Amino acid sequence: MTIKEQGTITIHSENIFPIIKKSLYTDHEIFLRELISNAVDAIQKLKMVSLSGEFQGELNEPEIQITIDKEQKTLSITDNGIGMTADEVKKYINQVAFSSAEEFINKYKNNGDQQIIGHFGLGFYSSFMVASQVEIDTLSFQADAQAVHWSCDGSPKFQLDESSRTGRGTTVTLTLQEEEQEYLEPARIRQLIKTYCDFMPVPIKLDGEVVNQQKALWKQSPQNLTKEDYLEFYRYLYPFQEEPLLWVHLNTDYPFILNGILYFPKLKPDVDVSKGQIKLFCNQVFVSDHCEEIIPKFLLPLRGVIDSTDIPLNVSRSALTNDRTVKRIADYIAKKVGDRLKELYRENREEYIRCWQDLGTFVKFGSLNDDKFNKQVEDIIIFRTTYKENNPQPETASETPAVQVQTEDDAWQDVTPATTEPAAAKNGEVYTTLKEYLERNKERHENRVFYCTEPVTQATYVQLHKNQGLEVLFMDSFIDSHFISFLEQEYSDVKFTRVDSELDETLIDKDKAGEIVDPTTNKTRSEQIKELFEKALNKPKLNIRTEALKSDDPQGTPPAMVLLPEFLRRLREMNALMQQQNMEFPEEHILVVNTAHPLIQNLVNLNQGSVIQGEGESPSGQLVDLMCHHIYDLALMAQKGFDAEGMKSFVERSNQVLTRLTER
Ligand SMILES: Nc1ncnc2c1ncn2[C@@H]1O[C@H](COP(=O)(O)OP(=O)(O)OP(=O)(O)O)[C@@H](O)[C@H]1O
Repeated sequence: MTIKEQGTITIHSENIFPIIKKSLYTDHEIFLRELISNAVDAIQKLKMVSLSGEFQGELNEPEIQITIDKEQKTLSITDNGIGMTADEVKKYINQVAFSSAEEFINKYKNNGDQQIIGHFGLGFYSSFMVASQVEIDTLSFQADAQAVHWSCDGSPKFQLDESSRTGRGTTVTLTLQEEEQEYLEPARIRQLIKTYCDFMPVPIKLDGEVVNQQKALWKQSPQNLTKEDYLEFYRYLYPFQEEPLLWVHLNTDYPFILNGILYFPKLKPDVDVSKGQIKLFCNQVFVSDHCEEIIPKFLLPLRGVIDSTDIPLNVSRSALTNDRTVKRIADYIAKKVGDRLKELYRENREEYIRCWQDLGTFVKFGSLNDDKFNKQVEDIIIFRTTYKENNPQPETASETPAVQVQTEDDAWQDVTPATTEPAAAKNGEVYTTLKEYLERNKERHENRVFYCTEPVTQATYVQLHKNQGLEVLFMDSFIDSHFISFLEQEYSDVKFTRVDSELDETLIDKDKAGEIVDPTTNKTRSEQIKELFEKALNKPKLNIRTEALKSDDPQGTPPAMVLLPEFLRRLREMNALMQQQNMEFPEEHILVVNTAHPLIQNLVNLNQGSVIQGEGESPSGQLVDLMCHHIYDLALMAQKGFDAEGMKSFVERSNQVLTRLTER
């Protein structure tokens, strides 16, 4: 039989190739992925016919070769796969390939600007985006097959001849168009193979050298992989990055097929978390590294690979977001991530705490955004606590064993520990869950949480609580202010009080309050002190309160503190947020003067001494005034720090006070 045939491919649009080219004006490079995918398929098909016994010849080592001929301006892709007979070329190339080309055009000619993930599976005809002529030289595996040569210049006309080829398999040769000469550069081709075909399971050679690494770790069974395998793969995908904290291996084939490995990286403040870094594959072929539509938003900081043949890849990105399977896949991924975190919490608390510093924000963000995820992780959200920190707390605050009901068949419950004893990190920091905190403190302050948002500026207040055995939680990451509001909705009976917003009853020594010190006026010491400060500061909006703060050592408590009621602060914070400004510290705050502090007591004595003096303000009286200002400034400084003006007058006054004192 001799083959010599010229024909016209039956398609309905006369000249489809310019349209294809235009529709995909940014994605021309994907032709190589499509041709190499066909070559891999051809090799796998040969393996199948060999397994079924249909082919009994020598399989040879499977391989794909890419050859560049700069003089002829050709690029060819050769496989040693199944090959095609003349009839198959007519059927698969002239009919199948071209009818799908036509289908593509009908679908996209009017909306070429739609964003589509990776234009996947466009197939053989995508080669006409870059080639002015495409030739196929192929020999089928079938016994007595005759090699054939097919060529087409992009018009619907093709030519089919006999070929002198002797080796089984197929070579597709593209004569590149003038404006597509970049594909004659080995470096460019190497880069494309690395990007799209790195994990395809057949060696791909360029200039005799294998370019792709072939092994797709995510397709392997997790049981056969070691920690080092996962780390090595991470380093390969994201070179020069810090080691990941932990990872999740996804592996399911029902109700959809999904494989993948997701890593939790160390979150850096400068990383743009709205941009995904997860790579999307379809059957080991790279599709895109933007899969924001598939991954739940809060999981975007994760890295790694997902691979699924069930994600529709030739629909617009917006359609993808609404696809049912994609939604189910997103839910599945979120659930697996939650499971992994719980597993770590259960099995290695110390490691969990170490990771928490990086994962915490991400888990809280997930809880805020995804109800199901929140339910899953609510019992493993932890906060740093002052419990037992540095100095053990008094006996009264000792451990109250929690009564946690656990049912054996409920795997979700099993992360809750049997005691309320919080876990400690390597550096001695102690972490606890909210439930543990509430349970542990229910006798002292039921449904009440004391928290600190800035460990440095609020240190005095934290210390005061600690001294009295009140446990404080640190809610000091940037997401915590939202998270506290969220927790208040979730735990509607619980009141959250920032350490600097009010003084808990337990911090005040009520017995000392009513002591009368001036029999002539019948004034208590408290009243005297209040008047002293009111006169000296002369700030009508400032609410001055006098209290004796409880302490074994009054020097250990502050002489005065500034409080800003919780509701007032939040209102201000919200306003500031809406106007995108920093919160101005309101004038209507509270100044608590600690009547038990020796400094305040000395001040009263000094003031009494000054009264005896005659006309005008005595030097002692002036010093008392200065000291009141100074004490107030110190209290403000502990609460919010100073602006430039405040700092200037603080320093000036400090110098005045010191001068006065040294004069005496
Ligand atoms: N290198 C090859 N060796 C053997 N047959 C091939 C080769 N390339 C293409 N074919 C045949 O041509 C057909 C059409 O290829 P084309 O790439 O257009 O579509 P496809 O591979 O079937 O699907 P997809 O859209 O996923 O690429 C293939 O199904 C295959 O039968």
